[in-house]
Amino acid sequence: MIKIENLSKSYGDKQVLNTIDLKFKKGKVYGIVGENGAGKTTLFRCISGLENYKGNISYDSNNLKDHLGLLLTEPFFFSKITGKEYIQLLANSRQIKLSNIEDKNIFDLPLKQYASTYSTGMKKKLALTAILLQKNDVFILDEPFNGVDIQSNLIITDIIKKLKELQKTVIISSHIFSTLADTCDEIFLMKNGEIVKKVEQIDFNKLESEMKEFSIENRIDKLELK
Ligand SMILES: Nc1ncnc2c1ncn2[C@@H]1O[C@H](COP(=O)(O)OP(=O)(O)OP(=O)(O)O)[C@@H](O)[C@H]1O
Repeated sequence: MIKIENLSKSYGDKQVLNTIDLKFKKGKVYGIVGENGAGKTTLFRCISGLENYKGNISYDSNNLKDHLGLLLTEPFFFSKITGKEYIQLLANSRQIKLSNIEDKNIFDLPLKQYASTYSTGMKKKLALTAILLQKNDVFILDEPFNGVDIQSNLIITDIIKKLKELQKTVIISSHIFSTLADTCDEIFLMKNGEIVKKVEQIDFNKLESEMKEFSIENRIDKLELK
């Protein structure tokens, strides 16, 4: 279990995460929703050890970094590394020997091409393939559906369901509520760096209508469109 206690994060004077307490269990899929700037990516970066923070994040008695697959919203690749080399590099970092990488290329990516020249969606699919082949126990997926074609979105949804079956821990952020509702056991609503709601599967519909009311009401009228 990943246990987050009293987590706070500031950039300069600006507090971005405010005393967050969360638990993520094995075999569960969690969704994080919230407006742009609510703090979702910062939360993920703190959990992944990419940022310093106040508070405590623990993963049983293990080092989370050795078991974590992190998919960033915009994965970064060095300029002269092919898709295949990238997958190999990540596998090597976990001492995993991969044979027939081409057979595992479920998104039909051009593996001989430099990854830095891939399209946005292709980059995301390459980064996802690489962390899946690392056989991680925990997956943090920051907007995995964004910028990815419809067929791949269906594949990613099925992958998440499979990871749950395999007793992995999966944490996803998304602005597409339906995909979260389809895969998550629990959804957390973030607002201004705080977790303001924890919603179980049975109440997902209520959360969606509450969010719609909150964010749409009267806003469009302000544009005085004619
Ligand atoms: N490196 C940084 N330096 C200063 N402020 C930052 C930095 N990174 C993020 N922020 C600020 O932290 C806040 C939370 O950003 P974050 O990217 O975590 O939000 P988010 O919920 O992931 O948003 P989105 O839905 O747009 O991806 C924002 O106000 C953002 O401007």
